[in-house]
Amino acid sequence: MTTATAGRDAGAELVAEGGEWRSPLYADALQQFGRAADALGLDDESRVRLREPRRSLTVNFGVRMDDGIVRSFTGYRVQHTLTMGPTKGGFRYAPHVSLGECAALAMSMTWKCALLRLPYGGAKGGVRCDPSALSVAELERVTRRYATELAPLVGPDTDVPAPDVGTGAREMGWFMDTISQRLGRPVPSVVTGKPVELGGTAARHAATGLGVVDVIDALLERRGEPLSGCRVVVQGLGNVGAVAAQRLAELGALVVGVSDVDGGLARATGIDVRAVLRWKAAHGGVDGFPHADPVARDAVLELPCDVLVPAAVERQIVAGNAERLACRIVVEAANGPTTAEADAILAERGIEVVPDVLANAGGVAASYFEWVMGQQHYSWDPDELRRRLREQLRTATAEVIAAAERLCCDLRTAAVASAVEHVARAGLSRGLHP
Ligand SMILES: NC(=O)C1=CN([C@@H]2O[C@H](COP(=O)(O)OP(=O)(O)OC[C@H]3O[C@@H](n4cnc5c(N)ncnc54)[C@H](OP(=O)(O)O)[C@@H]3O)[C@@H](O)[C@H]2O)C=CC1
Ligand SMILES: O=C(O)CCC(=O)C(=O)O
Repeated sequence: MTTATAGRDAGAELVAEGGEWRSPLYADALQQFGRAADALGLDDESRVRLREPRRSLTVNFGVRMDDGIVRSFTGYRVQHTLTMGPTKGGFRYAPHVSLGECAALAMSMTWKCALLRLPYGGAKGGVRCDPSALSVAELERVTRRYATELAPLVGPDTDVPAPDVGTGAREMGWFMDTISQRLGRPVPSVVTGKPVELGGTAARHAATGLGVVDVIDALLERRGEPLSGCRVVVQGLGNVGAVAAQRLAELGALVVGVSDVDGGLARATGIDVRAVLRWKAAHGGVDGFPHADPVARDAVLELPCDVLVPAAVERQIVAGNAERLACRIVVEAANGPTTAEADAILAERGIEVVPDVLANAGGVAASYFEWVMGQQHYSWDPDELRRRLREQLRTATAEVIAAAERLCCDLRTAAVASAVEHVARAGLSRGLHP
């Protein structure tokens, strides 16, 4: 069954009181938006328009499992704003995926794209499932059914998905193939983050993690602190965390703690990140790695360090542990890792938080280049792309710091405010507001 919900012009109260988007992550997203809107003195009409996603799609579909039994899956796609161009954002496979989670993350994608001045609105999607419990053949069937259900919404000029938690180039290849089969012609630009042979760019896979490091580097440089010797903890060793941890170590930072779903590791003199990743690849997790101390998974967040990089999933830094964090700076490589309550505690404690919409924007920036290359049937040199990405993130970091000084606010409010201002202006330019 497929149900679609068209966007409304009003309805803010409905959302605030818990409309169909209700979820803790969406409540956090609304609070962040509210603070940014207040800092800007944003008009009421823009507030109403921007606090609700424009479109959402919920799909339930059956997939035959390897044992012959048909299992039902639920998937979502939410598009936050259609003002500036196609919508853009990843789709994830995880047990906690919900409409409210996708709505929050779609809003966050709008701010991320606007901050980097990419010509997109935000979107996010996903299928509620545990990908580690599915065979490759089952994952392929799930992806193809999900793509078929989303076919009316997606396209190079309408909505362009990409990888997120639990998905990668392989899933993008299946998704692109399914849409191409439906249309009877290849449509590579319907997704980004796809395999290089299908028009993907080698730069995309590492772009989010490398971008996180570019942002850390730019921030420390402005504070007059070297990255070399800086003590870092990285939570999550997936696409984003593994790349970021490796790059930080290459640049001379001491990675003093890491974790994955199975557990955590600590070593005050620095962990050999490459060796941990080799161990994880061979044993399925970091547990048992012999050259660091085992620590409880969530205790990794509380290890003494200069920079804490949550790169796993949302809502990891919460009211219950924010008091115990022993870092100076949190750099949100993951989307939504800090709850609104925890944010307030960290601010009170003088711990600086570099928000997700800036810290992990390298991924969508690389996706933009891939999309442009696809539209133009032209390929740029990966080194040139990497240079441009680095420059883009350094510029965005400087802009957010400047906005925080101008608006006398924290970096998150400054980043979202800068983005909201851009999106609200775009709406005005189209005559959408009085
Ligand atoms: N992929 C991308 O390009 C982008 C991703 N992001 C965001 O970055 C974050 C990570 O995404 P990505 O790396 O792609 O996802 P992956 O699925 O590749 O990796 C997630 C990692 O987090 C680990 N993990 C999950 N839960 C916990 C936990 N409670 N404690 C410690 N580790 C945990 C997983 O462990 P294990 O390895 O054991 O499964 C895995 O290593 C997400 O918030 C995503 O939305 C943002 C921008 C772009
Ligand atoms: O690469 C993209 O298009 C989006 C990546 C994403 O989902 C994110 O930045 O959270």
